[in-house]
Amino acid sequence: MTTTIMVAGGAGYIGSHMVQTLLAENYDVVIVDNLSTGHRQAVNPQARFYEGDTRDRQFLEKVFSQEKITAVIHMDAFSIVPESVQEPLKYFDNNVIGMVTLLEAMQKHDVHYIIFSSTAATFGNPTKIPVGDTDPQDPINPYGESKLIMEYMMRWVDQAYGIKFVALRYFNAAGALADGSIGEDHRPETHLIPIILRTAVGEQAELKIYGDDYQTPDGTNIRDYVHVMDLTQAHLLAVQYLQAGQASTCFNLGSSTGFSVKEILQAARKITGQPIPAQVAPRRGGDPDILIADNTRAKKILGWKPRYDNVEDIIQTAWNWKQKHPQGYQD
Ligand SMILES: NC(=O)c1ccc[n+]([C@@H]2O[C@H](COP(=O)([O-])OP(=O)(O)OC[C@H]3O[C@@H](n4cnc5c(N)ncnc54)[C@H](O)[C@@H]3O)[C@@H](O)[C@H]2O)c1
Ligand SMILES: O=c1ccn([C@@H]2O[C@H](COP(=O)(O)OP(=O)(O)O[C@H]3O[C@H](CO)[C@@H](O)[C@H](O)[C@H]3O)[C@@H](O)[C@H]2O)c(=O)[nH]1
Repeated sequence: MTTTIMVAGGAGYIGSHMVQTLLAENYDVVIVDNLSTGHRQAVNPQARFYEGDTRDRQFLEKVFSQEKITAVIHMDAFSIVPESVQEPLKYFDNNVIGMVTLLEAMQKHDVHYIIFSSTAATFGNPTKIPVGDTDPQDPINPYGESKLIMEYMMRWVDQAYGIKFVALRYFNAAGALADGSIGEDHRPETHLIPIILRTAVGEQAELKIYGDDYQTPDGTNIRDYVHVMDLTQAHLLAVQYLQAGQASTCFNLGSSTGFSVKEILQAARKITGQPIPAQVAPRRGGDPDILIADNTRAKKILGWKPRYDNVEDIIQTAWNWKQKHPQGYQD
């Protein structure tokens, strides 16, 4: 029997890669997306696409009535940290209310499993590095807070209605499908690697390095870059974990290796063969010095085996996408 999975946010960066992985594994896929930050061109034609908003009860009723969904992969959210600080209610409205209506629809239509895109931002300034799955969570921006609230909501909903969840807290998602056919296209783009590649092709005059006075060896922030296709594999394993009757839980997903902004820049210069001018600029605000995941539990319990363990390979896939789609999606 085929298993039908709903990918909410399936027209987005990580969502479009998720759909690709599910289809390659012969799952039947339903995409729900309002295209607020996603792209019509990123919608895989082999999936059934419902254009609409997860806060819209009537819309969700239609989708859940027409489709026999086994599990929901929840990736639909706003996720720009500085914007969340300026417009917190926009974030609580989209992220938290969207989760309320989705869980309501799941309860009504007897859907028992949800895999949720959570984030390292739920930890705020972590108390230790690497960050473990059960370390204290204390977000320092509304985006991270909205995601932590969503984790808590799923716990209570599991207790009340038995909807089982796996929350996957990604560290820095990066890279693209290796053939460069889909990739990262946020507007505005705030993420380091796509901005560096944009600078490599001359779309931007120079990279601004946001601060070189952090408590790290070269003074720039250290992050844990994890390949988007490795993230999608973890979701697949999480669906199987829940289908096997295991308990709800949360995992940190990263490569367990950290790279500074300057190290990423150096690696990108090597991959692209371009000089990529850079200038140190003031701190951006809200950036923790170091974020590195402890991925031991995800490896042990889910059996997750990240395939990309070299940051240059990750950047190479992002570069493949950039070269094939210099202007991103054309929609
Ligand atoms: N990119 C990262 O490094 C990163 C790290 C940690 C967590 N995450 C989380 O992963 C998820 C995906 O991130 P992304 O980088 O692919 O973002 P994205 O903006 O590319 O994708 C989000 C998708 O959700 C859709 N969407 C948003 N609100 C919606 C709504 N109310 N109804 C229907 N569709 C809606 C958007 O149109 C978009 O297609 C997000 O939940 C984000 O918080 C991302
Ligand atoms: O033009 C730029 C852009 C970024 N950076 C720095 O590069 C690092 C990485 O920044 P970015 O790519 O924006 O990622 P993060 O701010 O670390 O946040 C990402 O990773 C988090 C988890 O680690 C997730 O919660 C967020 O959703 C996701 O956007 C940070 O030190 C930034 O200060 C620069 O120096 N210049």
